[in-house]
This record gives sequence, structure tokens and C-alpha cells, in this order.
Amino acid sequence: MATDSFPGPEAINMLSHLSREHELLKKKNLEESFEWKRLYNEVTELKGNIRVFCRCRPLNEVENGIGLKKVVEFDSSQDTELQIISSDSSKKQFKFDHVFKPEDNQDAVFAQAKPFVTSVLDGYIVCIFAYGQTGSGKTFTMEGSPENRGVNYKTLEELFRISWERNDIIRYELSVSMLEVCNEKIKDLLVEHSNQTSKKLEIKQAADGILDFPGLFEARVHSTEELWELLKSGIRVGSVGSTSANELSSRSHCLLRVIVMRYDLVNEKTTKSHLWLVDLASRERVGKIDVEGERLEESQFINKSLSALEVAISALASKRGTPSSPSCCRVH
Ligand SMILES: Nc1ncnc2c1ncn2[C@@H]1O[C@H](COP(=O)(O)OP(=O)(O)OP(=O)(O)O)[C@@H](O)[C@H]1O
Repeated sequence: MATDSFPGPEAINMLSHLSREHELLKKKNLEESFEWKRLYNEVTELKGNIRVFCRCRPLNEVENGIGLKKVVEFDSSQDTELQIISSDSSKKQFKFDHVFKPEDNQDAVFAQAKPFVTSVLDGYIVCIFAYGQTGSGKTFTMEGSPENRGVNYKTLEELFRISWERNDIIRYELSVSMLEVCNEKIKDLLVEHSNQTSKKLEIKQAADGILDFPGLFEARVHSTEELWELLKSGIRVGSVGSTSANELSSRSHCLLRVIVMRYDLVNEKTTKSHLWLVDLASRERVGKIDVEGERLEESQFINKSLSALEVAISALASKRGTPSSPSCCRVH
């Protein structure tokens, strides 16, 4: 009978010593990681819970073809300021947390959004949204294309990467929902993946203060590939129209919600956080853009909802609560 496959008393002693060492090392790593996390979130808060970035896209072929001139000037030594040149050649300066120039690519934009991913995985509620005039590049920035992925894809990829990296100490479960707000109606863009039929959705405030949409489908996702397939199907279902200013104009607010369930193996606590990635419909100067009938009504709804958003953001910025913006809602 072969006995050398059973460890002797010395080997058992050594194994238990190694196991104790491993436990101590794991505890030390955990303590360091929590300290790092605390400092990281302190820095994030100091930088401000609301950040505003401005991205200027390059002029396209049509705009160049008809000889349109650039009306934005950048200071090469400052990446937080730009100047708008008016028709009388006077200049007006605007300041942001960061300004992206026409030559800045999708990676440069994502580099600024990346730190928020860590915040979501640490239990914060984060919302990243693109706001701007029709054709200014909101969908390009958020969605991008398969060759030129935007903030949505890169953020979700990073979310998965960090959650796997932390697997030793924290277990994450990620689910996504995708919805569209068009003419003040909420549509579930992933309903075809559920066993339900499309139904009217409403916004409710849950007991914990977080906004919820009872009945909205939540798809559990395990990888970026799986998630991307889901998003593509949601995008197909979304509404697209056209204005004279942009041929493929988004006529609705498109919202992607990632629900992050976080189980902390150290303190055995479960927390839930949300990441919102939003491509807003564009505010339109109805008098200047050739819209009529149904499109005109849509534009009026869009403008009204964007005005409400402005009120909510101003209230958050001045740290006041408004009836429509729960004070627990934290926007980075
Ligand atoms: N940074 C950029 N670099 C190159 N092309 C860009 C950039 N931003 C936008 N574009 C191009 O400009 C066009 C309009 O962009 P996009 O559709 O993203 O605008 P939008 O703000 O979402 O418009 P709408 O609100 O009408 O839907 C698209 O063809 C897009 O590929």
C-alpha cells in the first residue's frame, strides 16, 4: 500500500502554519484595500459630487463643405476652459471640470469617467449623462460604434474588470435595465427578453428613497459580451426620428441602469447601488429647427423635461433638496 500520498505530522504542522500565514496576509490586504477605498472616496467627494465636462466634436464633411467656421477656441495650457466667439467677434469664456477638444478620442473621454466606476462598486449611486443640442455628439459619446466604443461600453467593461479583480473579498451581481422616455411615456426596451408583454411603467420612490420603475425588466448579466448583445437589442427597439439638423436624431431620453448587488465577504453586508448611463434627447430651439406636427409635440415634451432636469441639478449643486429630487440621490 502506498503511504507516501498521506502527509505526516510535520507536513500537517507546516500546512496549518502556512494557512495561518495566508489568513493574516489576506486580512492585511483587506485592511489596506479598505483604507485605500476610504481615501479614494474622500478625494472623489473633494473633487465634487457633480462634475460637468464639455466635449466639442470636429466639424463634419458637410459643415466643412459649406464653409462653416469654428466658433470655439481652446487655450492649449488649460483643459478646463473654452471661449465662444460671437458674430460680433466678442469672446465669452466658459469653465468646466474638463474640456475635450475635437481631436480628443473616446479613450480620453472615458479616462475622466473611469473613476466613477470604482464609486459604483463601492456602493455609491452614479449617473453619467450626455446633454446637448441635436447633432452635437451625445450618442457618439455614450454609445459610440463597434470600432469606436463610447462611455457606456467602456464603463461596463471596467465594471466587470474591477468586480472580478475584487472577487476574493467582494462578490458582485450585475443586472441591467434599459428604458426610454418618449412623450412622457416610459418604455421598457428589454421587455422582449422577459416573459412579459409591454406594459405602462411608472416611476415610484422606494422605501430607501431610490427611484424605481416597478415591472421594469432586470436582466442578470455575467460578461461584457452578454451585456453588449442585450444593449444592441435595446437600441434597436428605441425611437429614432429626424430633424433638419440631424438625420438620425434620438427623439427620446435613453436610460441604461446597471444594478450592482455587492456582498462584502468581510463584514457580511449586502448593499445595492445603481449606475445610470443616460443619452438625453436634445433640446431644440423649436422656432429655428424645421419640426412640425408630432415632432413639434415631441420637442415640447423634451424641452419641458430638460427644464425639469436643470432645476433638479441646480438644487443638487446648491445642496438643496427639491420635491422631485430625493436628497439621497447622489449624482457624480
Ligand atoms: N467626437 C466626434 N468625432 C467624430 N464624429 C463625431 C463626434 N461626435 C459626433 N460625431 C458624429 O456627428 C454626428 C452626430 O452625432 P450624434 O448622433 O452622436 O449626435 P446627438 O447629439 O446624439 O444628436 P441627437 O440628439 O439629434 O440624437 C454623428 O454622425 C456622429 O458620428
